[in-house]
Amino acid sequence: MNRTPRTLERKYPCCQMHSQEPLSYEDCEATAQWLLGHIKRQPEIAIICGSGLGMLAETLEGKQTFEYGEIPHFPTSTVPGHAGKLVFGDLQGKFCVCMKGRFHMYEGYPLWKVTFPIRVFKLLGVQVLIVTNAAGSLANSYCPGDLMIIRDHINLLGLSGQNPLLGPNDDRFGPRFPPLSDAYDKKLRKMARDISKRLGYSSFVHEGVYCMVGGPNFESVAEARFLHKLGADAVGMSTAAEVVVAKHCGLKVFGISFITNRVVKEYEGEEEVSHDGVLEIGHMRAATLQTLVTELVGSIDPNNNNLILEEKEASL
Ligand SMILES: O=P(O)(O)O[C@@H]1C[C@H](O)[C@@H](CO)O1
Ligand code: HPA
Repeated sequence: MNRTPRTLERKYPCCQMHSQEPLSYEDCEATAQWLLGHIKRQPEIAIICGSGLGMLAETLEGKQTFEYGEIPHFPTSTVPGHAGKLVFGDLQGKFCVCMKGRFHMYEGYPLWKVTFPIRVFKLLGVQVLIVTNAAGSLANSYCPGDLMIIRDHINLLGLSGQNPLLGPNDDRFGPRFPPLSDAYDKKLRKMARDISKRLGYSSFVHEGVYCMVGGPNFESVAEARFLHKLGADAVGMSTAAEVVVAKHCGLKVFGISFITNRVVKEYEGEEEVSHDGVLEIGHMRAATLQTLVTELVGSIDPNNNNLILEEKEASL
């Protein structure tokens, strides 16, 4: 049979799980160098577009798009709603890189592979990472279509020993024991709250705790009640692992969840969650998330330690 290993990997991403060692600093550098050889300048801000939220990448000006399959060492997306493209371009005058689709552990990828792009972004020169996701609400006051600025996360996988930083630590990326108590940047959260107020979004923009689970099944009622009692306001199958790696390598992080469904917490209810439902709500209300993220990017000065563009400071 005439199949290259790359084709096999693409067809069966789970083959990579046990057959490969984590990618090294040099592998990340090779990917970054390949990309730098194809793009016009270094990006300052990276944006990960969650399920059904990839349209944001289409709003970049002067776009340059790469299929994940053509980028050295990049995994490929296998989930509907995740196009599998890396898009570079200008948003509000900032040169950005958008992941139109991310990787999840339930696709069969080990967490070091799920988070590989984050380290590449760091080596490309990115300073700020914006992560978005689709999530189910546990908080009773959240409704489908609402947004949740992520104040903090519960990395359920990390707590149980599935961490992207497992294995030997390469100090060139970051320290062995990175602190996570300030994972989601305070200033960026305040900027997003102020922008929400200005846009008239306050009634549906919350701030809360995101819990990452492994998926791919949606939660049982007992699991949903357990996560809510733990202090989670929303639950999803991504993000926390990416944020761990981003903080490890010194990126500033802003995270926001798009609430696509209520997680079923009652045995008597008729509701059932589905990925199609998640995508449908994503398409219906994604414009609000796009507007908020776009305004936030416009207000960020990635090269100022304070992060806020001086001319915008007064209007916030
Ligand atoms: O990539 P995200 O976290 O937005 O995707 C969410 C979680 C699952 O992958 C999927 C469930 O519908 O959406
Ligand atoms: N649970 C887990 N992940 C999700 C959900 C959910 O209810 N909705 C979107 N992603």
